[in-house]
Amino acid sequence: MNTYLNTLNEAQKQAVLQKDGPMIIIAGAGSGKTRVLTYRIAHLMQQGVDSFNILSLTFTNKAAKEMKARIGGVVGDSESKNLWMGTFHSVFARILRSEADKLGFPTNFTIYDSQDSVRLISSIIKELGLDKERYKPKQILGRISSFKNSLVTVRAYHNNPEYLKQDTEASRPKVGEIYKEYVDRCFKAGAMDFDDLLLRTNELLARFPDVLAKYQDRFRYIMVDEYQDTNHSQYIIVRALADKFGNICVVGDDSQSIYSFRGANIQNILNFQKDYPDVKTFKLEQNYRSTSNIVNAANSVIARNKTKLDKEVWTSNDPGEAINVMRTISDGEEGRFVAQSIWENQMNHQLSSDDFCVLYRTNSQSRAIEDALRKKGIDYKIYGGMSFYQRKEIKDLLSYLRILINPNDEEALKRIINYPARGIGATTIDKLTIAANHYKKSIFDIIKYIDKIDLKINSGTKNKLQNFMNMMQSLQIESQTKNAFEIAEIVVKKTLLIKDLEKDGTPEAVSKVENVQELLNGIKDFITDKIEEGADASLTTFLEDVALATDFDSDKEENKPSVSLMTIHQSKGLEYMYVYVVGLEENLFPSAMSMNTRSELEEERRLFYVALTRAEKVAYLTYAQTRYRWGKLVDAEPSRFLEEIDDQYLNYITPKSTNPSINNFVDKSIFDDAPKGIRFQKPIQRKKMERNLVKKKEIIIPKNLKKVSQTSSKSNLFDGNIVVGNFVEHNRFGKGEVLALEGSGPNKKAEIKFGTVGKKKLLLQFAKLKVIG
Ligand SMILES: Nc1ncnc2c1ncn2[C@@H]1O[C@H](COP(=O)(O)OP(=O)(O)OP(=O)(O)O)[C@@H](O)[C@H]1O
Ligand SMILES: [Mg+2]
Repeated sequence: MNTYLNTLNEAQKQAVLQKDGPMIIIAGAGSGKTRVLTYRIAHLMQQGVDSFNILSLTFTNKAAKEMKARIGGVVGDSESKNLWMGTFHSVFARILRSEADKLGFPTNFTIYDSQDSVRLISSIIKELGLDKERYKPKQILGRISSFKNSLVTVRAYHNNPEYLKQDTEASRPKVGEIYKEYVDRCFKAGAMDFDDLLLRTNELLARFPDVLAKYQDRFRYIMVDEYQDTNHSQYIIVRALADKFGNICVVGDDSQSIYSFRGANIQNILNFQKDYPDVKTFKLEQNYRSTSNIVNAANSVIARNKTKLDKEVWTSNDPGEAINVMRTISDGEEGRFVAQSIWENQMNHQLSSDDFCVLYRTNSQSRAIEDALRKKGIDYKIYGGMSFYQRKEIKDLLSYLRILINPNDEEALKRIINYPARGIGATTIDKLTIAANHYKKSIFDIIKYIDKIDLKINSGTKNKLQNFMNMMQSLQIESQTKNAFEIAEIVVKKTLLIKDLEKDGTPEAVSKVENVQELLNGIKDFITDKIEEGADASLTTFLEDVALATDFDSDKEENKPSVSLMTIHQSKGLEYMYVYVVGLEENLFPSAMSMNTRSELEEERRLFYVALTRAEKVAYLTYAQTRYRWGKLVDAEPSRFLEEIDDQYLNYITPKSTNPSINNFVDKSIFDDAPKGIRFQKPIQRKKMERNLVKKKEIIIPKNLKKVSQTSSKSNLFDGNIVVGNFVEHNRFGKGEVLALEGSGPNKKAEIKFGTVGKKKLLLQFAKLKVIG
């Protein structure tokens, strides 16, 4: 018997040994689905199946790479190299590269990314004389994308009056025309968008029986991981390819279907059983990944979903630690807790950063976590995305701020001179650049004196340049008297930086708006810190800080151990020893945008199931009592998912709140002077409120520090009677020794040597120090 077969349980072995015919493996998280798929491929090859005849479709290319490496371990790398493995998009792009000419495309066709597609759709909308407000390019692209993924071609659209009816009801009767024009233009340009890679593959296989036969013969064994998240277009491709030999093995978990917003269809699992009446069904029930507390907790939550297939998940693993639940006062504090806890767990258990992962519902939540990790010097990587300060919308806003400090900053200026669009084109920018070089001045100066130099720029464009200059100069004047946060807020408003995005309404635009809001929150946290330290809170120091943060990003070595940060959507199929799921608050997770129907809510619950089941040993669930969202400080309530977990599996680090809302003890009048629309609180007020909360409720101390707090509760001081030689504890910097004191009254400062960050001078009135010895 082959040794790898001995590492499988009986049910897994059966699935690996089942060689021919259609089969489906439906099983819960961590039960070895991916492992079975991997060994199944290795086993097929051991049985003499040629690696060229095997196709395996994975959810990410990274998963494919890992799988290939494992198979290589069994059959040898030279053999596994020939396997066709990858995502649907990458595999079928490869096929289209050699077949696209049959469809009238050049084989070196371009692949449009979503930005290219949006640009093309925008110009079509303009050419057709349609209203951009009604026909929002990204929304139209979304609609076209869903047509393509459901195989509704332009012809199918026009043949079925139902589509026109839908679009007319949505006040966008011209969608069909845009769709046709878009497809024609892509075709003329020799370009395919992402959805075309699937749609055109379908077209290829449907129209050319010889091509279909060729790939049917080639891919005699087909495997699909994460089958629950395939869309209709993918489903049809797989069905066509497997039609001749019927050797198709799909693997999935209906409880982990989380991509319906992109057209994934959970019904594909059910359809599979109808399409192949002789299908062999395998169930894997034993979870090998997680402790029994985690498995049972996850089961207790997903049991609440009505739509699901019947299956069990159990484990023989130890109960392990209970799942830790942590409440923090604010999102900033949540980030600091996570960083501190990761650091302590690493130290206490001798772990590598690779063993840790932080999961969040929305992209913008990474900011607070990243900032806290960076402050603690813990390396991290953002999985499947960019780190916060690298994101386009963040760089745009930062560019405006950079120019206010240094108008000669050419890169920053070029970035935003026509963003948001104000009709200053590339030719104009070129003319300005040439003039700037010629006169040895900055572009900014050239624009300032645009009336005095003849650059052959027409008066309309000149006007636009002057408007831009007027805006920048008035911002510059304001920046001299305002702090970093106030000026950033004004920039966002005056430049209309997020106005367009806000109107757009697509998930990507929503995420960008959230990111911009989050940068403002970050700036606020920054000045609060600086004021607490009695240090400079100017825009210049903030930008310096960010520059260092970005440097930290570029410093990262590829393979250095680091904490993984990602959205839950990205985390499918992965596993980590320690998992932190943050932001467990109503309207954030479950998301406010997904609570309108039962099916949306059930998808959010599946997402939570995915998040929790990534953890092998220890899981932390955290939530904040207040969080800035949509520009407002909101009182957050704990997520219903926390309530849904059976209490026996939980360990409340902070006591379970009986009344989660803090409405009752926060004086709301502090918001009264906030401007309408964006209601940001003044940083100091927010900090004061946090301090009040700390006093009134309980002091938040990580579990392993509890002992310290008990012995120190009598001498618990937030300001005042500190003397040189005292040992104190700071919320973020941890424990330290007081080296010196200076000043008096509100200006009294202490110089403290912290174990974590070294020496710091802190203003006592803000520092929230506790004397611990
Ligand atoms: N029979 C087994 N003996 C020991 N470990 C196993 C066994 N089967 C699976 N595992 C381990 O359990 C973990 C989960 O396996 P795998 O990732 O294949 O599960 P999965 O069902 O694909 O999970 P998910 O639903 O999250 O994608 C992996 O670390 C895997 O190596
Ligand atoms: Mg898997």
